[in-house]
Amino acid sequence: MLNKYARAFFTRVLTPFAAFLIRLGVSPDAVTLIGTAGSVAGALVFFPRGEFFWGTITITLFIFSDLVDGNMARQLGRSTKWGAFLDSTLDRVADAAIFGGLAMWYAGKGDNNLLCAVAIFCLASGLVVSYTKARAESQGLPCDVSGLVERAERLVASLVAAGVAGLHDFGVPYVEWLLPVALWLVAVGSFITVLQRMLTVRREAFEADRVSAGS
Ligand SMILES: CCCCCCCC/C=C\CCCCCCCC(=O)OC[C@H](COP(=O)(O)O[C@@H]1[C@H](O)[C@H](OP(=O)(O)O)[C@@H](O)[C@H](O)[C@H]1O)OC(=O)CCCCCCC/C=C\CCCCCCCC
Ligand SMILES: Nc1ccn([C@@H]2O[C@H](COP(=O)(O)O)[C@@H](O)[C@H]2O)c(=O)n1
Ligand SMILES: [Mg+2]
Ligand SMILES: [Mg+2]
Repeated sequence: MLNKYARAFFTRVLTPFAAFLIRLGVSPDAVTLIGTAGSVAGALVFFPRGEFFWGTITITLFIFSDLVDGNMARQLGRSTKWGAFLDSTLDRVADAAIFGGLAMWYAGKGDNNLLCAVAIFCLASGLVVSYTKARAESQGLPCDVSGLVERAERLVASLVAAGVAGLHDFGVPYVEWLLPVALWLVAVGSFITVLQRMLTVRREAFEADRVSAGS
């Protein structure tokens, strides 16, 4: 849903910045790589220590590179297959670091095995959500459904919750419960999304097999 409705807005907002980077001679691939490195560093340095506010600020600063790199490629008229592969592959790396960092917190000082498991489930199910589409597309099937919780929803829910929960360190009361709630919602939503995509691809695969058997 966010991908559908928020993307146009962010494209408008980020286009001048993307144009500025192009004028500086920065390439889309460099933006993809630096954005991922910054997101991974923010997640793995701050989240395992329970520093959710600063972790979220750092990740947010870098993760918008995922909207800037494609924007630059389109402005340059150079949207490449390699760029698409690099972008999608490194998305998975950043996502793994974010939920991995949260799992490390709960496995350590956060001391909550159940929430550690939920964070790991978010990590794994998010990867499976993306894999369903990638594998279907590699077989020529469109996987023509977005599903309840795409990457943008997973990130916005988790990062907004982590950022606000992090305000607990600055004395704001009753905000720390937001992160567990968001993780549970992302876990359930991702599970539903996997089912939605699998059922869609199953229908598309049967239809494609039926057509090729008839021809
Ligand atoms: C009091 C202050 C507390 C601190 C608060 C901190 C606030 C900051 C919090 C959050 C900001 C989160 C920003 C997250 C931005 C995410 C942007 C992003 O990366 O979107 C990526 C997404 C998809 O891009 P791609 O096409 O490149 O990726 C594809 C996708 O990954 C597919 O995955 P799948 O969906 O299948 O799982 C793959 O299949 C495919 O391979 C891959 O190519 O881009 C979008 O969806 C575009 C829309 C982005 C919308 C971002 C909205 C951010 C909005 C608001 C944040 C508002 C924060 C307000 C905080 C207020 C707190 C009080
Ligand atoms: N280094 C890159 C990154 C992206 N692309 C192209 O942009 C598309 C993704 O657009 P986003 O707005 O989601 O970033 C991707 O499919 C590529 O076509 C690129 O060429 N090089
Ligand atoms: Mg991108
Ligand atoms: Mg991306």
